[in-house]
Amino acid sequence: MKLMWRYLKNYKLLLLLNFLCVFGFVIIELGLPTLLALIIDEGIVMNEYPVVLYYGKWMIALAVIGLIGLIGLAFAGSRITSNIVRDIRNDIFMSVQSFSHREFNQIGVSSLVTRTTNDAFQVMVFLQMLLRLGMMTPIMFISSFVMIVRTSPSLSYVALIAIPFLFAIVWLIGKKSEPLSEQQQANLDDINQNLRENLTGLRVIRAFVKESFQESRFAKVNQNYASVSKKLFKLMALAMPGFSIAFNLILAAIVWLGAVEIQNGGLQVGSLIAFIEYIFHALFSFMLFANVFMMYPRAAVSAERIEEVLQIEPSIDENETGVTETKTHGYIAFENVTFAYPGNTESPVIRDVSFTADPGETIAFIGSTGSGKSTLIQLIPRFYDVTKGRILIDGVDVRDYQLRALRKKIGFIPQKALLFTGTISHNMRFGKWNATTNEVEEASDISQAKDFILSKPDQYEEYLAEGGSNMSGGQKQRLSIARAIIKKPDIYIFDDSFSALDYQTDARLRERLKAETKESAVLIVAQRVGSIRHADKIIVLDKGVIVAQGKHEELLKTSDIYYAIASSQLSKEELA
Ligand SMILES: Nc1ncnc2c1ncn2[C@@H]1O[C@H](COP(=O)(O)OP(=O)(O)OP(=O)(O)O)[C@@H](O)[C@H]1O
Repeated sequence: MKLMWRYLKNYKLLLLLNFLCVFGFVIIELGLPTLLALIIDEGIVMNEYPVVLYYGKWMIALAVIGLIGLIGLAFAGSRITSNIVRDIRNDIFMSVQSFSHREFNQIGVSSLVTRTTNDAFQVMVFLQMLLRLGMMTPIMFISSFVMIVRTSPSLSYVALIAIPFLFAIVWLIGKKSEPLSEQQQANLDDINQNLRENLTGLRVIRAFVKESFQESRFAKVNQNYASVSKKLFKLMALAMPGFSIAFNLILAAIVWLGAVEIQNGGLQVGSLIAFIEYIFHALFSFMLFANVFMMYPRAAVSAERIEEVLQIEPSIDENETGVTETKTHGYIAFENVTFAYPGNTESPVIRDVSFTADPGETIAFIGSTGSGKSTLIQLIPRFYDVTKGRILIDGVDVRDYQLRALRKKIGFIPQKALLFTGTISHNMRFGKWNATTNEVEEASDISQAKDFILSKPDQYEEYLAEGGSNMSGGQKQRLSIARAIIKKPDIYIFDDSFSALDYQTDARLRERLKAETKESAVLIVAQRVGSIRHADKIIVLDKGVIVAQGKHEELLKTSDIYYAIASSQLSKEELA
């Protein structure tokens, strides 16, 4: 509720309009039976036609005003709720933008999607009900009750007896539904995760003929969701028979006791009709309020899940007041860097690593899979922070930079080339929005992407499908390299970014890069010795520790691990 109130506060004027419309509507709804009673008792029973006409006109006027109130209510309510759900989604999105890998691991990508879509939707549905019924029904209920007591105090105790019973039903259902709602949203996360994995891994699933296995896995999580939903809906549905029994008993009692009172001369027919109308309003508004109340636990669970995302403090802070400018460019120094993944602090995956890289230098990292190469380079743009030691860029600790300024210095080419939906030029300009056509073409030329781009029907305006799925692996890699080149960064980080290129393209690309990166430091993670043999320094990693470093020729003689990797890839002549 705190979350909803925080957002509701931003729409005070619309809320006031909503409240006035609700209030007006209630007054009118309850005014109509009073006028009806007057028409019957003072007009029809007394045979006074002008009285009937007089009150009749008032009834029409009130009905029109009530209609205007309803329209105002729809306008204010829908504006508030759709704006709030938009604000919530924007805020989640902004929060997530500042998350480091650690926070993504904590919540999970699928759950973040559910929270932004379904949970926000649940909150919207509840707010819609709250603004309409949640405001209207208590006013209606209390006003109806006042009218009930005013019309016939002797009959009003019938309603009084029924109310505790009705409250008990609502409270019980609300209490029971909360854990079920929690479970339901968690199950929705599972469905989302399953679906996501299935869609992204469709080719692997087909290649391994595991469709039926995946289907049964999906059917299971889907069934879990269905079972919990069934329990929840059954619980909600149970309220209806309870209310219905109570309503009918109350009405029967009133008609019977009212008839006795009319016979005794204590009540007029018109008043009994108005009384029944009031009691109907009171009970009906109670039932509608009960619906809002029963929806609350569900919305509260969703609001809590949204709040959890909004309240997460990113472990990597933006450091808005940090360093933005440096005198030098392209200097890197790792000083005794140790790093352990969150939750795994006892076993660091990087241990006491120190090295330097200067502008114009190419430093390559090689080692068996899992030796920590990718982890090591991810520490530079602060995807994670070091556990011990420090990393200096141009003499400044990366943690002392304004985060944006630090990342502006770096051209990062990830292991898995990721492109965005849009044109090729749009994807390349991700590196520099205001890049000129010449710059785009030059970057594509250096990255060896130009030829294949020009062979596409729309060339630089060729449209890329989601994740660049209509490009080959090598084409994606070259585009993601071009995206970094266009940025002209001080530091290039290639995380195994040449793996999908053929040897010739790899060689041509490295040649062009050499000229392009004369004033930048270049870090390359590679599995292929051929891609790094010309590096100024090759660092051999094993279980997170530097076990050897030097040039290709030196390492062949001094490092057994390097020799073993090289001999598995190079010919005897190349090794000699
Ligand atoms: N997000 C993570 N959380 C926890 N442990 C991780 C995470 N990512 C990687 N690791 C672990 O850290 C170690 C180093 O992984 P890393 O990806 O850096 O190795 P790598 O040398 O780049 O491997 P490869 O050559 O296969 O890409 C591995 O043991 C891996 O299991």
